[in-house]
Amino acid sequence: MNGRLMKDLEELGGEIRPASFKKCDEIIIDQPGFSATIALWGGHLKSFVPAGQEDLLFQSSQPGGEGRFSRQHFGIPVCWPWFGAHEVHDDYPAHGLARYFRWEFIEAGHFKNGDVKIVIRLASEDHPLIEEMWPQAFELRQVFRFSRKGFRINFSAANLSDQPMAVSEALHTYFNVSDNQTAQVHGLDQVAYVDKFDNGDRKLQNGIVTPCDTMDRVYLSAPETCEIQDLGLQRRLVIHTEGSNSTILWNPGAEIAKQRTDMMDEDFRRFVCVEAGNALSDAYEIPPGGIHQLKLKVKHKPLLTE
Ligand SMILES: O=P(O)(O)OC[C@H]1O[C@@H](O)[C@H](O)[C@@H](O)[C@@H]1O
Repeated sequence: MNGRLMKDLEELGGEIRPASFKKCDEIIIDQPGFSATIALWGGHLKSFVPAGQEDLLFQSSQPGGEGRFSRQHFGIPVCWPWFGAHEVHDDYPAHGLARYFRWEFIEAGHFKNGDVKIVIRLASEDHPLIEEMWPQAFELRQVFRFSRKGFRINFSAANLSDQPMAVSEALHTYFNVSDNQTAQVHGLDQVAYVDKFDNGDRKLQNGIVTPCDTMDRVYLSAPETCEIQDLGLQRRLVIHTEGSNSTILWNPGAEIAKQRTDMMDEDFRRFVCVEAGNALSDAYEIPPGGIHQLKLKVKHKPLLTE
């Protein structure tokens, strides 16, 4: 990293710290209104803590394994360029490759209104293993925008090849909730979804989603806005997306959580994944030379109950 970038980061109250996760650096921004951590491994926004509040994002204490494709569960993994299992190679990891490589930190600064800006990048040419797994050239960027009200991610994917690029994807947000049994997801009423825990049956959402337990659902042609209401933390997390047609809700529930070696048995009680993406029939193609942007905005607000 060059000296100029380091200086720009310091001016934001930021620093780079070596982290134990994959022995890869993290960018930490510590400001009066919030603190944020970006793990360069996988380009994860790992944590966003507004002043005086709990993290908006879940952190598992299970450290995951040592191999490249092992996972620790926290923050917002980037699932790209395939969502779910790879269609041809069953030895490739589920949910693409972007979360398994080191991203490059390329910019730190401010937006005009004073919000903090951090930019990271991953290009196929950076890692021979990426080129082996995905022969079409690409460049990914994530522009993070932080303020005391919340965060935004502008994820963009450029197809640098001369062929159309078939993509399915998600910003796989692990939201931190006080209890998945009482957490509620609002905003999906009357939206059709594919129930992956029920043989991929198509169903229609009726009302709010609660409890957020043992569910693996892809809501297709989903609205741009939904929200989590957390009675225990007395807060609302308002989620707004652009360039995302699918909203994926996932929580493994007790039985699957117990079977998984990369999760603590009780982890599932403290998160709800509400993912912005394009999956199943919402998958699409980026034309040669084209760019697709997937935007996620999350604001925290108090839950006003009587
Ligand atoms: O790869 P992770 O972070 O463990 O998440 C796995 C889950 O991610 C969800 O997005 C999928 O819909 C589930 O089918 C899958 O099991």
